Amino acid sequence: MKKYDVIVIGAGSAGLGNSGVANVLGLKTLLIEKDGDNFGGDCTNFGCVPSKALIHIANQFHQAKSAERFGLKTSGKADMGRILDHIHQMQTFIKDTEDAAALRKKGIDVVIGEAVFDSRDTLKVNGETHTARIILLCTGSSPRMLDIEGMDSVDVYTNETIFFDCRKLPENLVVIGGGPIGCELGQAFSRLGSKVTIVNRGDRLLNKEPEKVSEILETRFKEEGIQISSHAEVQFFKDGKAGIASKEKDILEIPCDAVLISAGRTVNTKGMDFDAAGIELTEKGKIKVDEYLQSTNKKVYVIGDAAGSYMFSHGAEKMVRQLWRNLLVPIFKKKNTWNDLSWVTFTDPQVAHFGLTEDRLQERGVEFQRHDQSFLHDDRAIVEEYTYGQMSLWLDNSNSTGSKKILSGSMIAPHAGELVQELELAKHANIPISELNDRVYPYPVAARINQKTIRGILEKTRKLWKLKLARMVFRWFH
Ligand SMILES: Cc1cc2nc3c(=O)[nH]c(=O)nc-3n(C[C@H](O)[C@H](O)[C@H](O)COP(=O)(O)OP(=O)(O)OC[C@H]3O[C@@H](n4cnc5c(N)ncnc54)[C@H](O)[C@@H]3O)c2cc1C
Ligand SMILES: NC(=O)c1ccc[n+]([C@@H]2O[C@H](COP(=O)([O-])OP(=O)(O)OC[C@H]3O[C@@H](n4cnc5c(N)ncnc54)[C@H](O)[C@@H]3O)[C@@H](O)[C@H]2O)c1
Repeated sequence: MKKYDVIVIGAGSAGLGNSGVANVLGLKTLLIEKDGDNFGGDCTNFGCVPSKALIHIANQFHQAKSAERFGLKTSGKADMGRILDHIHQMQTFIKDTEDAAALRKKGIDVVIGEAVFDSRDTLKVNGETHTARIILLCTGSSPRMLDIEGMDSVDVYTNETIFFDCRKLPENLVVIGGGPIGCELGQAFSRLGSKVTIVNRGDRLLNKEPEKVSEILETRFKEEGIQISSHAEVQFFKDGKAGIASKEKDILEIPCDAVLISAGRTVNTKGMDFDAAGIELTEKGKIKVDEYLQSTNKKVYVIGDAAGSYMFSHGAEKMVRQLWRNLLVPIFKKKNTWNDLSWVTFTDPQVAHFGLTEDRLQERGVEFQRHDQSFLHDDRAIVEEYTYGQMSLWLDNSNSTGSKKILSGSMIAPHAGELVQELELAKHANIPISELNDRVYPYPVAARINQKTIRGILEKTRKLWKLKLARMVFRWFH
């Protein structure tokens, strides 16, 4: 039996992060990954990287078509074969630094094979047994599959297959699910030329965002020709059609030659013999994880998508930091909180959020003031045609106006993900909002909307006596 300080199972965002930290600390580390061709896990191979590359290409198509109103002529169809080859090339650049050979070079022991628990602290892989002081379960998640009548009559894709098998642009693509995957990929395929219908069981797209954001996104999508069926599910596929059942209407049949299933995720738990390790699951089939990321077996920690909460690459990164902070300073352990989490959905317009959502602030009894800012009179938004943009900030309710701190923020606008970064820094560093007001922003950077929002907040509460005093001072000296 081989003995290690740390065994990491899974070489996705969480596993690569954990094995990297353990290795830098000089700990004897084993990384086990079952898929030798796809180090980097979902993010590099089936998620963030290929989706963002596809979105980048689709946006170029959209921009070119938008310029037709100024005389440009475009023709031709998206060549999915060439698009996918290009995406794979981008992935290869990224994968070069994170494959088994590169990791072994850094001093990490890497085994390609499926890890199965043998006891509370031993694992078997390829017939060999390994043990460690701690085991880090970084085994990720998979698309939640649906079983719909007649599904074998259409091309069925998930995020695990669409970037490889979809070498011909679907004419009529049905996207099941109105979450981040459905919205990002649905819009990308629509911009490439597919007729896209998003069928969403929920009442609105991106239901974790404020309602106004979903409303703006839906309007933009519809303007681009994307159909949206809310409160709806696909009941069957038959004769090149999808039958959609919704609350409002009888079964609606629409043309469909391909379907993308993006209806949520399932935590990977199968085939690992958790019983042998004493790792318990919840009723919903997730791994039981406490606020210190420990499973019911105290030697086994769960990081990344496998922990079953927010599923983001940077969410995994955040958990890695918290885990190692607690492992190295075990007397004052920190609980896993999501106060600092942010996310961006890379639709056009982008949807960005940072800090706790309004619901969560309320649940925790945090008193706040909310400020909404429209982009209607923002010069940059006017010239670049995104006056539909919207920003909301949640501020603490205790400090006086200029000293208020940002608790959370939400924005929908092109590049919203980049624009909110300075606000997020202000939140993170506890910087009072007056500091943002004091800055001089080059005209007309898009980030001036941040200052405009802060200025609006300050102006709302400007005291009349201060203006009166200023007037008196002016008249006294001049
Ligand atoms: C289409 C799509 C787009 C996304 N876009 C973004 C984005 O823009 N930004 C963002 O932050 N997040 C995005 N995400 C989410 C992000 O990809 C995931 O949150 C992240 O990849 C999770 O990393 P992980 O390490 O927890 O799991 P994974 O990346 O799934 O890694 C788990 C690894 O464990 C291995 N494994 C599983 N079981 C075993 C076993 N028994 N033995 C050995 N190995 C095993 C798997 O083969 C896999 O390599 C996206 C996801 C999808 C699907
Ligand atoms: N930019 C990003 O950061 C990014 C991008 C893509 C994915 N992700 C991550 O991946 C996770 C998974 O994304 P997702 O979009 O698959 O899941 P999701 O859980 O966020 O959304 C699933 C959607 O599918 C709908 N749905 C469920 N079952 C359905 C059914 N039978 N018929 C019709 N609709 C149904 C739900 O109402 C929901 O709107 C996200 O939560 C996110 O954490 C992040």
